[in-house]
Amino acid sequence: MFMSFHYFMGSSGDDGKVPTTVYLWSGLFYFENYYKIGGGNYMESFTEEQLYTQLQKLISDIKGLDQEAMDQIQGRLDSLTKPQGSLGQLEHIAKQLGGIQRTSKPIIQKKAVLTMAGDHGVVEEGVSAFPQEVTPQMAYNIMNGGAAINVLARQANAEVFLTDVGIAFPIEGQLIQKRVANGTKNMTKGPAMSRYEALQALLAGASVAEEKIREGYNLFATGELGIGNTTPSSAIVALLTNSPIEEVVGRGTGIDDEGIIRKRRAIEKAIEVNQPDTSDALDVLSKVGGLEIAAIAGSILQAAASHVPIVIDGFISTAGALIAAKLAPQSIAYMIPSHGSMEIGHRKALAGLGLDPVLNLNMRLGEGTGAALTFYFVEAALRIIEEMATFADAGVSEKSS
Ligand SMILES: O=C(O)c1ccc[n+]([C@@H]2O[C@H](COP(=O)([O-])O)[C@@H](O)[C@H]2O)c1
Ligand SMILES: Cc1cc2nc[nH]c2cc1C
Repeated sequence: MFMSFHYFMGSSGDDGKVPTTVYLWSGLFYFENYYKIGGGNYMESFTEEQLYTQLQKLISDIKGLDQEAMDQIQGRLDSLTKPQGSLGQLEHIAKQLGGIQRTSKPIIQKKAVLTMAGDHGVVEEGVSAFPQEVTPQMAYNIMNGGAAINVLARQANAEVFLTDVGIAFPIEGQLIQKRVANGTKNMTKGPAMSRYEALQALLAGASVAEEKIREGYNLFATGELGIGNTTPSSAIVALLTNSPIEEVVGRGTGIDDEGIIRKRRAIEKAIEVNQPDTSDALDVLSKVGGLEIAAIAGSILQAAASHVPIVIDGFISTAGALIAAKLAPQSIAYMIPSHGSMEIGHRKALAGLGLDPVLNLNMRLGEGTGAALTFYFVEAALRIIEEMATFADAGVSEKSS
């Protein structure tokens, strides 16, 4: 029988103590500590084959939405004091939530923004307007509550959980440690990461979502942070939506025209050097993707497998969603689109998922900002089915013809 004890040291808190949790997993006791910052990577205690089996299990756990619950909500929506369908996308979201939670009375308990951070070797090619050290600097800003995502999450009465999936060097503080590597490698020279690392990052994202679901969160926003990550995202979107590179490469943090040319060349070279197999999402992810993009895909798959809706943020998050959808097309039903990012490839990416953004605010920040704002509309959709009066209740005459 497979038996394993894992000790992985945690982000030691201010008191310097290492938290230890003990829980039952697959019928076995695991003694777990989070690994020491910059130390071992707990996913490495699994072989690539074992992680692949875990991923397949996660995918097979994702079921279709509950049609009966959706039909009941449609009936309720049509009985409410409004012309049928007049609340547009809010009606769609209300039904989707019922289908996901498998009830005609869906409820939101706690809301979490899962912000995944990682760095990118491809920054060597001059593809970003900002230097790589901005990733850890902004990670500290998020931990201190001063980033846009902190403000918008507070506005939405949601919490932000920052996870380090592979910032270029380890940092300390209030963040979830799931480091797989010190950033990806330069994808113009070979694969951004190994297939094994891609699997580790995917399942690290899934484990963050799983942990938060256990803590009672039942509405997620995806989010990310990583200087250079619009480059791998553009590569993923080009490959998975079969779009020309120039149509999906934008300015990211604000590169100039010459930077755009370098970015396109870097993506072309990465595709030429690595020859990703577009029928294999893991191949695309490992060769031209990113650790935080993998973690986003994993968090989406876990949310879907656990019947939890997940709001998809901007361009990078949607690249992660495309990977999730390629691995498990049934996961799309659990995704709620948020805003249309200014990054030019975002519309193509959303169209690849058949999703229409709820908001258009000319945003292009990431972190989970657009998704956190969309929580308002998700909760509004639920209030509609909970609180509106029916035609019968209010004594309002129904449509005459
Ligand atoms: O979410 C978006 O649509 C989005 C669009 C452009 C940039 N970003 C953010 O900017 C960073 C990536 O931009 P870049 O130019 O460094 O590739 C990364 O930290 C993202 O969170 C995010
Ligand atoms: C300042 C800054 C904040 C960010 N947040 C997400 N990506 C970012 C990129 C930059 C450059």
